Amino acid sequence: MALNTESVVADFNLLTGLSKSKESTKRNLSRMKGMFHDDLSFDELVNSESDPLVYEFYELDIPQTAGDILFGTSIVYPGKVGGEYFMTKGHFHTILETGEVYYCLSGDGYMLMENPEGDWKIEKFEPGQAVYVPPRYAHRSINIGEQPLVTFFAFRADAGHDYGTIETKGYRKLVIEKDGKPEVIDNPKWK
Ligand SMILES: O=P(O)(O)OC[C@H]1O[C@](O)(CO)[C@@H](O)[C@@H]1O
Ligand SMILES: [Fe+2]
Repeated sequence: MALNTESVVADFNLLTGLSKSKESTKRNLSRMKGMFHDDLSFDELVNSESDPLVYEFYELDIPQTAGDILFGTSIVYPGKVGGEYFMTKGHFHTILETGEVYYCLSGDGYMLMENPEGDWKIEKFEPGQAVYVPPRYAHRSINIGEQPLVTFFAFRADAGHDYGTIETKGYRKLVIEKDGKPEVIDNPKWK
């Protein structure tokens, strides 16, 4: 197989995570129907606040072949839906045996992980902290702060994304604000 020979350069602002030269993929709240536990608050926010931007990320133009590495930044904005913090959809990789590394550039949050066997883990994101997501674990970034949560990620380029499992089953756990602090609770909607 012919290997990729193209080098890639990208600029990512340390505070905002944004690039001046690349186009991001944006996920507004309406793209996350059913993912937050409180459907009523979800509908209200989508309709009343003109569908806020929950997160955006960069998918660079790197071949998705074995031996290549996909990398970019992911930016989760501050906000809540019925007490549940703004977060990414979360996904397994199609090649389930894929690890991924995230390095927090700015903001305050968590990486929530779970595997098909039902084990789950949560790790703190704060600037300078790297989190390793082990193979077989779905992963979701959660912003518990007042500023954007900015992380840099890298994983094998041929891993693919499996969104269907999370979209149909949900996550076992969710993170909500209680008495001004984040708390991990069982997801009442988990199937
Ligand atoms: O795939 P989600 O959960 O929508 O979140 C997107 C993030 O995950 C990644 O796929 C990396 O795992 C990035 O492309 C992006 O930062
Ligand atoms: Fe991933």
